[in-house]
Amino acid sequence: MPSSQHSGKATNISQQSSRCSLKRGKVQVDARGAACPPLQGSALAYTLIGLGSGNKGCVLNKRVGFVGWRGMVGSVLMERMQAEDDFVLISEPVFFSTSQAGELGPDVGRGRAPLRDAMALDALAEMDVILSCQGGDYTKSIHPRLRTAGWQGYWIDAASALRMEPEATIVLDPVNRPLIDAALAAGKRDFIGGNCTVSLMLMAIGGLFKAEVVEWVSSMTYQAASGAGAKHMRELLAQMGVLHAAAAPLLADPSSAILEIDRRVTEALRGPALPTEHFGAPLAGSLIPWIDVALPNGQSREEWKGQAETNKILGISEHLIPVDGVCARVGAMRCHSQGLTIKLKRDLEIDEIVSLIQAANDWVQVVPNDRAETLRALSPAAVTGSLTVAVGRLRKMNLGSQYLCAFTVGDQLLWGAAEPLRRMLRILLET
Ligand SMILES: NC(=O)C1=CN([C@@H]2O[C@H](COP(=O)(O)OP(=O)(O)OC[C@H]3O[C@@H](n4cnc5c(N)ncnc54)[C@H](OP(=O)(O)O)[C@@H]3O)[C@@H](O)[C@H]2O)C=CC1
Ligand SMILES: N[C@@H](CC(=O)OP(=O)(O)O)C(=O)O
Repeated sequence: MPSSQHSGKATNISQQSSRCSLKRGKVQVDARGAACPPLQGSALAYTLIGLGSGNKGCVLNKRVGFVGWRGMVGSVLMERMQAEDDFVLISEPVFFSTSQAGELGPDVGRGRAPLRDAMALDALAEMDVILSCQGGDYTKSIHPRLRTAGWQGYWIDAASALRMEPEATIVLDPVNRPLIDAALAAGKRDFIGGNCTVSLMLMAIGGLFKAEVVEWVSSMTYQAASGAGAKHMRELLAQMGVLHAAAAPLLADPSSAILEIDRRVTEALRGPALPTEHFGAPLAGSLIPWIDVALPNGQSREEWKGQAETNKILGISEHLIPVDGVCARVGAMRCHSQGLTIKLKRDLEIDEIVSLIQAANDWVQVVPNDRAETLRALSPAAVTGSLTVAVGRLRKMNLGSQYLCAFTVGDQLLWGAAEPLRRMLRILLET
């Protein structure tokens, strides 16, 4: 499993770092006796320790500030970081909050310390890396002020606010690690997670993009409630409860008429007892074919991100690959699904397509195009909570031999949100 492979890697790193110690204000020597230069900027007080700058496996101790760690995306991030032993690599994890400063933060293996104020620029500026899952408003408020004040640290973010900024790199390292490495080499310091639907689509069919066989993609999405936030997940379940309650007495009687059950459910679906405060419409027993705000061209902003972010992640700035479709919210909890129509540049055999897709990364799993396998492995129920990105229903379409059909499912809180950020932090910690 990819996860255990990573755990193995983490163990090695932690063994390396256990040979090191963090010293304030002194020049350290590396494991081979060479002097390591003091760090610049916000890391002034610390020294480079471990195996020496520029060596593979060098562990650079960093102060990492976490903002938004107790939200939904942040909690998934914390779980993954603990599972992969990432905190072993961090000399000083510092937890911030916009609302709970002074209260005790989480214990990630070093005991609990008081939370720092996430609005305090001076406290944030002490960090070498800030990882935020707090949301776009926070980013827009804090990031420019930190940069204007001269902060040179790395900013890693789940929010979309900075994604399309020229200075920002959208991170999805199994797909665009060379782009990330080039950005680091060029001194770039803003690394932003992609939109969940885009990241999951690229994790699923990244092999086809890599082989440069994609002319265009149409993505019809089936997006989970979690993409809208924790309150929306609760509202979906509350709606399900109201609908079930409306039909429960008749459901208990096997001889009751199905049309009467349907009538009562429809009445409840349209009635005042159904909570719709967050979605603005029924989702349980229905769907909502609109996500995010409207743009002048008729797209929703979620649909606009498909092309804009896909091309930016792939490093394409001219002759963009067209990506478009309709984004819809459905009653899944945390897995986004997408039905893809892919126009290939040339007629490839299905076996070759499967090989390209499967070879692209350790997490994509091609599901054979048969009914039993599809029901077993290609659904939110099968994929939720795992790093697997399933892709199936692969077949040529009646539209022509260069038109490929695919269906993909992935956990939008993992590869869609937390995991690319966790891995970007890891890249910084290991470089
Ligand atoms: N939801 C998603 O699927 C995706 C979200 N994102 C981005 O991540 C951002 C955060 O999303 P999400 O994690 O869903 O946001 P949440 O609403 O779950 O959490 C955001 C913040 O709300 C505060 N908060 C207030 N009350 C609570 C509570 N009871 N439990 C936990 N936190 C609470 C916390 O900040 P504090 O400690 O400061 O009070 C927390 O960090 C989004 O704005 C978006 O930009 C990106 C990709 C996908
Ligand atoms: N908009 C996505 C979730 C999300 O937060 O996207 P973004 O990171 O692009 O704002 C959804 O609703 O499913």
